[in-house]
Amino acid sequence: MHKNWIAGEWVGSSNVQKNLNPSNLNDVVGEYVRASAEQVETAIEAAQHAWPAWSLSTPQQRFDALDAIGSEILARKNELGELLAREEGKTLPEAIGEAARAGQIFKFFAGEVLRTGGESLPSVRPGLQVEISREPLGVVGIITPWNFPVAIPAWKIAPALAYGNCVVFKPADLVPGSAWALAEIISRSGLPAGVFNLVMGRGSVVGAAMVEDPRINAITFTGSVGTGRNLLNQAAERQKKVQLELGGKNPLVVLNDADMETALDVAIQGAFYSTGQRCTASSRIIVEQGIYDSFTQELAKRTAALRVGDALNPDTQIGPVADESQLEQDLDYVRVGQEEGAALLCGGERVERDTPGYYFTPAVLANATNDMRSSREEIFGPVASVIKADDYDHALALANDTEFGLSSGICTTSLKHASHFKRHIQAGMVMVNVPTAGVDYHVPFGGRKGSSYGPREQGRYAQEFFTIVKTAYTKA
Ligand SMILES: NC(=O)C1=CN([C@@H]2O[C@H](COP(=O)(O)OP(=O)(O)OC[C@H]3O[C@@H](n4cnc5c(N)ncnc54)[C@H](OP(=O)(O)O)[C@@H]3O)[C@@H](O)[C@H]2O)C=CC1
Ligand SMILES: O=C(O)CCC(=O)C(=O)O
Repeated sequence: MHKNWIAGEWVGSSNVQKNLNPSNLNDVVGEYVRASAEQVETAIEAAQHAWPAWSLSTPQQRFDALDAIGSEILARKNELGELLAREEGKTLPEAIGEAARAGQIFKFFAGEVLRTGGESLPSVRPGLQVEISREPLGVVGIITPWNFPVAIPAWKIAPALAYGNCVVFKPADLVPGSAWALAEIISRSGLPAGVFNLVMGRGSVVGAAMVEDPRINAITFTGSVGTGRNLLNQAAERQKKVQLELGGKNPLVVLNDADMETALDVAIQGAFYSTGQRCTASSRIIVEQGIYDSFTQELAKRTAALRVGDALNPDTQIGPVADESQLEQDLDYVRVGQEEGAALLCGGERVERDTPGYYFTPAVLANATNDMRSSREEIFGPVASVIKADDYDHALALANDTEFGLSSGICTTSLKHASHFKRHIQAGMVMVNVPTAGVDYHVPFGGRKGSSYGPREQGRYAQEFFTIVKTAYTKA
C-alpha cells in the first residue's frame, strides 16, 4: 500500500485506489491511498510550519537535497521509466527519457540555488543604496496532470524547493505511481519534515481543498483549460499567485520547399509520439498547396504503418491511450471531424492487442479546415488535422487563428520564411525543422493566449513565479 507523505511521515487512508496499466487492464501497478480534505489541511499546516526555517536554509542545504534527488532519479531512470510506461502508457524509451529529464531538472535547479542573486543599484537620492532581492513565496500548491507523471512534477517541485518554498503536491489521480516514487526519493533527501508533502487523491477533494486554503500562497497547475480557468478564478479571489499551463492546438506549417523526409518525420513525431497526449503535440498540420496531396498521402501511409501496442514491448512505437474517457474523446473527435467534412485517411479506431488495453490507431484527418471543431479544440490524442494553405502568408494566418499559443513549428529550407515565422507566430515556443513537442529542460517553457497564464516554467525564468521581489533602501 502506497501512502501519502505528510509532515515527514507516511500517512494511510481508508480510501484506496488500484492503479491500472492501460496496456493491460489485468495488471495492477499498485494500490495508492487517496487523501481526505482533513489530511490536506494537515499537509498545508506542516508546510506552513516548516517554511520560516526552510526559507532561511543555506544554499548548500538546498543544493545538497536537490542534487541528491537528481542523482538518484538518474541512477534509477530505467526502473522509474518502466513504472511510468506501465501506469501511463508511453513507450519504454519515451518513459526512460522522461525519467532522465526529471533527474536533469533537479540537477539544474540545484545549480540555480547557487547562481540566483539580487541586484544592487545606486539610489536617485544622495547617500542611499538600493538592493533588490528575491525571496520565496511561502507554501506552494502543485497540481499536475497524468500525461507527464514525473517530468511535470519535477519541473514544478525542483524550483519551488530551490527558491526556498515549501510544497504540497497533488499528482493526477490516474497516475499516482510515478509521483509516489518521486516523493519517496524526496523523502530521503534530507529535507526537514513538512518542507515537501505528497497528497494523492482526487482533484475535486484534494485539489479543491488546496485552492481554497488561504495558507497556500501560490498554485502552479498543468491540465485542462476548464479546470485551470476555474482554479484561476477561485485563487484570484484569495489573492494567490497562479501559474497555469493549459492546452494547445499547435500548428506545424509545411512549405513547398521543405525537405520531405524531415517534414514527414517532424510531423509524425510531433503528432503521434507519446500517443499524441502532449500539450505540445502538432494537432494541426498546415501544408502549402503545391505539396498538399503528395505530403498527405505519404503521411497517411507512414502513420498507418506505426506499430500500436503494449508500452513495454520493444517493437511498439505508439503506446495505448491513458484511459477509457480519453479514448472515447479521441473516437468522438474523429467522428466529429468526419461529420464536419474531413476525410479519415487512416486510423481513428479502437483496436485489440494480446492484452486488454486502450489501444487506438493514430488518425490523419485530411481536407480539414481551420474552422472545424476538430481543428480548434484540444483532442489530446493521436489525431492530426491536415489543412491546406494557399501560400506562406495564408499558412501563417491559419497557424495564428487559434485560441491557443503554446508550441508551433515550420518545416522549410527558406531562411526568409523561417525567420519571418519565428518572429510572427503567436506562440510561446517555435520550432524550425524540429517537432513541436519535446523540449529542453534548461530553457523557458510556456505559451501565449489561452495556453498559459503567469510567468514561464523551467530554466532560470522559473524564478519569476517561485520568488517575490523585495526592494531595500539603506542610508549608510
Ligand atoms: N495541458 C496539458 O498538459 C494537459 C491537458 N489535458 C487536457 O485535459 C483533458 C482532461 O484531462 P484531466 O486529467 O481530466 O485534466 P484536469 O485539468 O481535470 O486535471 C489536471 C489536474 O487537476 C486536478 N483537478 C481536477 N479538478 C480539480 C479541482 N476542482 N481543483 C483542483 N484541481 C483539480 C486533477 O485531479 P484528478 O487527478 O482527480 O483529475 C489533476 O491533478 C484532457 O483530455 C486534455 O485535453 C490533460 C492533461 C495535461
Ligand atoms: O513536449 C514536451 O516535451 C512537453 C509537453 C508537456 O509538457 C505536456 O504535454 O504537458
